[in-house]
Amino acid sequence: MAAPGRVVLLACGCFNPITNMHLRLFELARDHLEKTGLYKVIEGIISPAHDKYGKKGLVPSTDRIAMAQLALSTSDWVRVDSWESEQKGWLETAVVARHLKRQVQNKHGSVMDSETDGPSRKRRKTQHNVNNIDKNAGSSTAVASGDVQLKLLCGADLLESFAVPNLWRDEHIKELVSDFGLVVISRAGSNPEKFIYESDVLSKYKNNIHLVTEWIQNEISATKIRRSLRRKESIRYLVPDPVINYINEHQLYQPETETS
Ligand SMILES: Nc1ncnc2c1ncn2[C@@H]1O[C@H](COP(=O)(O)OP(=O)(O)OP(=O)(O)O)[C@@H](O)[C@H]1O
Ligand SMILES: O=C(O)c1ccc[n+]([C@@H]2O[C@H](COP(=O)([O-])O)[C@@H](O)[C@H]2O)c1
Repeated sequence: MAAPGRVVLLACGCFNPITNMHLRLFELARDHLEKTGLYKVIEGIISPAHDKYGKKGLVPSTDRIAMAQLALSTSDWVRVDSWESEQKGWLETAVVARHLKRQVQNKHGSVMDSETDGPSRKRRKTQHNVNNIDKNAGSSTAVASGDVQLKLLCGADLLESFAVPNLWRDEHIKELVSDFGLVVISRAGSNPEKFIYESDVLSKYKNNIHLVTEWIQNEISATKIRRSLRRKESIRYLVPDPVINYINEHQLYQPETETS
């Protein structure tokens, strides 16, 4: 049996603020992929959206990144990446994913360690090899052990936002599902199986979409956390303690900063 293919999970979102559920997405996805025996998850990346994404009530990315870093201080495999938020303007998710895919391939490399080369003659794969991996990504079968894949990790609501008119480019949806692959966590009120069935492009590449059911259902959302904060209600155990301390110290999500 082939060695498991190495996977890096990328979650894009506002993280306004990061919640315990955001952290849990990574654990659920890693368990699910590794139980198939086909994948080894080697890293998780949280990429907070640019300030110019312009969603109502979005606090500065410097704060959202600081909170995510505090939340991840005890994780030995998930990290925050600030590249997206440091660009001149908001970037589409496919563009962010392309950048981070190059970054992880440079970082983790595609190190060959063939029997003929012997362990002392490890060499990095060429860009030619890396491009071939991208072309083959539509298949759900594990790739060679040296290859690193980047998969987009999201909740079912993000998947369903693909159907919002004029929100996502069709070519980006195809690229994300065919060249990258999705790991989708179920969310109350969503029906990802039906959504995939009703989409031609998602059905075509359904082998590259991993659906993960969160059996321990909860409805934690950043929207509800902000609402509780505006109302001076406790958010303890929904958000990591160091993040709560940061919010209090920096007086984020106060009643006057958001009204709905
Ligand atoms: N409770 C949840 N269950 C499943 N996925 C979730 C949950 N909360 C967040 N996510 C996912 O986390 C990712 C980042 O989400 P985002 O920062 O937009 O959080 P959110 O809680 O949905 O935010 P908001 O309420 O501000 O819209 C998205 O893919 C989203 O679907
Ligand atoms: O790439 C796109 O076209 C695109 C369109 C809409 C949303 N996104 C991304 O989806 C993520 C979640 O957005 P939202 O509005 O559900 O919080 C966030 O990272 C956005 O940058 C991306």
